[in-house]
Amino acid sequence: MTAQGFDGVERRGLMFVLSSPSGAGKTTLSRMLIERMPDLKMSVSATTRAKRPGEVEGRDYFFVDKAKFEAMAKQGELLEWATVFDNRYGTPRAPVEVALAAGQDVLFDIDWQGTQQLREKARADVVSVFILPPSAADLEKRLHTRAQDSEEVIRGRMNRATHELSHWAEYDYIVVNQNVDDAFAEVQSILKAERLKRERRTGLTEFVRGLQRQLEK
Ligand SMILES: Nc1nc2c(ncn2[C@@H]2O[C@H](COP(=O)(O)OP(=O)(O)O)[C@@H](O)[C@H]2O)c(=O)[nH]1
Ligand SMILES: Nc1ncnc2c1ncn2[C@@H]1O[C@H](COP(=O)(O)OP(=O)(O)O)[C@@H](O)[C@H]1O
Repeated sequence: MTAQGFDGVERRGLMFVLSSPSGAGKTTLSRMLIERMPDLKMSVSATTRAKRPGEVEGRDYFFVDKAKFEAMAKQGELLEWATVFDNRYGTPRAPVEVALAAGQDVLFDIDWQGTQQLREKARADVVSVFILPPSAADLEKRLHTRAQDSEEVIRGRMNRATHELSHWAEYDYIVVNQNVDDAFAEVQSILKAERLKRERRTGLTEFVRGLQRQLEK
């Protein structure tokens, strides 16, 4: 699980988690991160929920039926899973392990239940960010402007927002997504700083030894 840092010092890969009430902007911020940050790979979840217009199999989710999901869970193919809005969501284990082993960081758009499970498995390698909407009115407006869910589904998501919100204090960082470019800059700063954490930088001892050898010459 080592990556070559931009400055040549090896480090361990990390698991970068974004959670929020539905509609607060985590899909938008995730896409921006994947486009603009090198060595970051999106974890594509499996879900039993219906595909939304514009969603792509294998890019946004792996859309599976309930039986397939149960089989994946039973065979240990999922790193974590949870039930959200009556649907099942889970993280396929293999791609995460492959990415980390290849020295990449992995980005997760998962809920608080999944975040808890990842934390239990690998606390030191999990960095979690909770995204807050600026107001309830903004949240509702965003769910409507996304225009991909029925009125009934939107009501369900708004009702669930209170519950989802109650888990904010379990996260390492909190970002209010008012202006999307500002929120992106904040999330990007968190990732950049976490990549520099001493504990992750497994190559530091060797790097500093090299410096010392040069100084002794
Ligand atoms: N635990 C867990 N939660 C997931 C996973 N994939 C998606 N979710 C969460 O399920 C919730 C619903 O996702 P979705 O139906 O795409 O709606 P969204 O909230 O509008 O993006 C969100 O809170 C996601 O973060 C997963 O693999 N595991
Ligand atoms: N800062 C923002 N200001 C206004 N609209 C936003 C902002 N961030 C995201 N959106 C819009 O809000 C809707 C919901 O965002 P999305 O990223 O799908 O949220 P989530 O993945 O958390 O459910 C989308 O239509 C998105 O374009």
